[in-house]
Amino acid sequence: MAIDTIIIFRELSAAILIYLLTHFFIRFLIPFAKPSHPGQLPPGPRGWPIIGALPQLGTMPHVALANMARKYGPIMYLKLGSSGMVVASNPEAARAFLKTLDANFSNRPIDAGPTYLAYNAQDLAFSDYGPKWKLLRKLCNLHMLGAKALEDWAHVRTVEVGHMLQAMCECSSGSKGYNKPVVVPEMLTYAIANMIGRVILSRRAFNIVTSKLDSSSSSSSILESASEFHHMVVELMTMAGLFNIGDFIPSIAWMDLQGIRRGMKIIQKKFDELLMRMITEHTESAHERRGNPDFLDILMAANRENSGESQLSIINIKALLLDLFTAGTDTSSSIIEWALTEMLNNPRILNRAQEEMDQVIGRNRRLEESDIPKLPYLKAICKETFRKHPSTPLNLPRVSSEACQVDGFYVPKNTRLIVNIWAIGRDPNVWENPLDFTPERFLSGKYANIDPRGNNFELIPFGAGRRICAGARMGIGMVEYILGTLVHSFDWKLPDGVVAVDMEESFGIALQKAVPLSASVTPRLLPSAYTA
Ligand code: HEM
Repeated sequence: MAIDTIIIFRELSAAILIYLLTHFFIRFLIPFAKPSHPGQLPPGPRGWPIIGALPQLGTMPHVALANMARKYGPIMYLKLGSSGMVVASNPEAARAFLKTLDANFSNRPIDAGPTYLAYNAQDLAFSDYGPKWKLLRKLCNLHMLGAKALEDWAHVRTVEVGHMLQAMCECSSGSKGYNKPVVVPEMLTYAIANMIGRVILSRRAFNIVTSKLDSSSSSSSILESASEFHHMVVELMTMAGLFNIGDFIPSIAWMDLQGIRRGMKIIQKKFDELLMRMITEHTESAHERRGNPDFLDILMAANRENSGESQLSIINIKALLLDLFTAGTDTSSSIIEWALTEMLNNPRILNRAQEEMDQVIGRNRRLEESDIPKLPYLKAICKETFRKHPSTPLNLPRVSSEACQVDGFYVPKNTRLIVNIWAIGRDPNVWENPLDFTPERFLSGKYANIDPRGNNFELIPFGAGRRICAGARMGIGMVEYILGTLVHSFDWKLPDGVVAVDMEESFGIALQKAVPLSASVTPRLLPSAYTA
């Protein structure tokens, strides 16, 4: 009896030990092991102990995730550190999350990016779907981004495109004709940031000169260098897109292993100084706008005069301005840059676009916004660029508020959602020869009338659902107008000695060209067409 008891005790101890070891192993050493859920998680890579699949994302996560989707399917689940991430990689999967489950995925994860770059998510892009978000979005629609507001400030876009054309003509009139190439993204930032600045602040905020202050220029400008501002925006957008280890393994966030938090704080400080300067100068000149308030006047009134949920703090205002200046410039500018790059590598497309414009507009004046509906080939080039080079390749992340089911799979609460817009645009099951740049695919057939504004999930460069891009209308309008003007106004040529433009991408929240496009331009219209 005593011997039996000893044996049972020994076996019980061994069983408990094995149970504890197994439990420890599963719980702490293999985070990719799937805990028991009320349903099956979507398939995905196994990943590594502790860090999960983080190393598999590499430096080009949109490409790595597209490759993984080929193996695991259009809905994947990845364990990243202690967090879960679900990835949608084809139109049906995107529709399931951004339409059917839109309400459940209407918030964004609040990690280092929104914390350090967006004033603790006090902005429009990262605040929770709630009263403050609704107020910010309503004010933007009403005064800046909606159809009526866009109509009201059409003249600002015309004048700013004129300033950009003049600056480009100056580059082209070097003594040796083509010898002074234009750095395209800097010119684009100059034009777009000034358009946004004039609507918000009633004044031009950026100058084409590279020195910080240009004493020779008019006093009605804050005169940040457009080139310097462009580099600040690219830095912010790149950092905001990085997968920060500390976001996925919070216990080691303090170590800031990749230096991302430190970098974010430095760039945020630079932007904060610029925004404070804008707000201070704007407040000092308030008397000049009495009876004719601009967007910042309206925001400041919501700070002074409102209370409760309809009040905006100064932090909300700075965070919103930061959203508008960064999300507004970098995205549209990268689409235009990629479109010109594709055309420089495919002169047939450039020539066809110019022929269309010469027929509709002629060569005596430059393109006006009212010409655009008569330029189907230009519109097709824009859609083809949205497809092949979406400026926000992985959308902005969302997060599930509750556990849910999708396509028979279980998705837990607090799962991060990534929609791989880049992979959807290159899906061979949707697009014929997806790696070719063929605007003609949008001129006739199945996709002739496709709308890129979140209704057709084959083409969703602006995302979809209730968190769809707040500036989609303005983005499409600016891309069509500025790209059309550049193509119509100039002949384009690669700098001497360059045979083809390189197509390498650099990953961030916005997808940049790794090497900024530089090209030589020659005016092709009457000189009077290039005035501001
Ligand atoms: C070609 C140009 C643009 C592209 C491709 C683009 C793309 C996007 C995408 C993919 C999102 C995330 C949508 C989602 O979660 O489903 C977004 C959000 C946003 N975009 Fe844009 N964008 C562009 C232009 C602009 C412009 C011009 C502005 C404003 C001046 C702007 C302001 C915003 C804001 C504020 C959000 C956050 C919306 C929210 O969370 O409610 N964007 N954009």
